[in-house]
Amino acid sequence: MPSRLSDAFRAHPQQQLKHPDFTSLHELPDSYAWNQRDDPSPETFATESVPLVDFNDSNALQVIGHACKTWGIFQVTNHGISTSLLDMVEHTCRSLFSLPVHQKLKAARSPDGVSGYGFARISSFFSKLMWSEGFTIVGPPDEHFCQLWPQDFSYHCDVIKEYKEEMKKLAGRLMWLMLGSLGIIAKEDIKWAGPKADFKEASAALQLNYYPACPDPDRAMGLAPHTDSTLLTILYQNSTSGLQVFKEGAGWVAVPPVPGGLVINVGDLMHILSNGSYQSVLHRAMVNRSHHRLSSAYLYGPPSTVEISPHPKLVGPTHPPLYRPVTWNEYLHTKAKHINKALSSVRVCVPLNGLGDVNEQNNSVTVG
Ligand SMILES: C=C1C[C@]23C[C@H]1CC[C@H]2[C@@]12CCC[C@@](C)(C(=O)O1)[C@H]2[C@@H]3C(=O)O
Ligand SMILES: O=C(O)CCC(=O)C(=O)O
Ligand SMILES: [Fe+2]
Repeated sequence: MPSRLSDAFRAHPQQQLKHPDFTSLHELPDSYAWNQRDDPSPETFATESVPLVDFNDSNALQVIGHACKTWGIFQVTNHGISTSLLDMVEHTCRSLFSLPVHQKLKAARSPDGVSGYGFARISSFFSKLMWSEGFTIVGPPDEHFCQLWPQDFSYHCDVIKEYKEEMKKLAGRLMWLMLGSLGIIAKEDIKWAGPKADFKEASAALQLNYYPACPDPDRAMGLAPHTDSTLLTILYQNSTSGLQVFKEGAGWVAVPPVPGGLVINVGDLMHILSNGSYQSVLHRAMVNRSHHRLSSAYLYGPPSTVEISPHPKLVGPTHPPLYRPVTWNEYLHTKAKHINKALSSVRVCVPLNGLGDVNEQNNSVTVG
């Protein structure tokens, strides 16, 4: 088993598909036309909205706990990440995706690699193509950025490095808030958090997403329904809406951009760690006729060789562990093979209520 996140997909090389120049397309090619009837549920008119948490609010811990249990996602404001840094990241994304196709392809993700330009990893599970471009960054961005911007790559590298550092600190704070709500409060409760309890050894990937304006948005799909394999994900979206989450009983619910806000979602590893108390959330990105959309997802997890299992504080005679221990690398391997079955494949015990995992039921793989 490879020990670094960047080696996670060595055993599952992915054929690299080539994007067209989106700006030259005035009609949706058939290969991009999704049959919406295969969606997990018909679009409903949602009356509920994703919880919004103010970090300065004294209730933040309770609101976060409740949001993780009932939604698996929430938005935060007053999170301490400056607007100017978010603006700089947005500018770097814009500059990257507006480079000519041949230039972006110089930094194409290699078939067995994790970093670089290309389609999202999950695209190989779907028969239709997604109306988006992605750039994945694991480790320092220098090598790829040097290929993209031979002149001013160091500016963009600095932006991304600072962003990753700030995201790491915020993710550590979020970890203690999310775990705190479950009664996991002592430093010793999570050994891999390290002596300063700052999760210094955590691993992460940064996924930059670009969704060009689309001539036929109702039939296109920006990013297909998926859960993140992470502990948690911090998503920044620009002012164009598009993110939707699936909520049992409500259907697909839009997550509208909140000025200065960040979206936090529960990933599969947190689902496991919380022994199913916190649900990893199924989400997707839709596209827009007149506006392009940018997002950046900070995908946060444990050091890649640390085993994550239901926390001992959450298991007992009446609460058996529902999942076996798994490292992030092993989990990514499993997910690369069976996108929607990864969580159930590490399950050891059927929950008392007999319900399956949300992503197992809803993640339709055959489309079009
Ligand atoms: C560390 C990660 C997490 C990855 C794989 C690898 C690098 C890129 C991440 C994403 C980003 C886009 C959605 C996703 C589903 C995808 O296709 O690539 C994510 C996936 C996961 O969360 O499983
Ligand atoms: O663009 C979005 O809103 C969603 C992105 C996402 O889900 C991801 O990168 O994992
Ligand atoms: Fe995601």
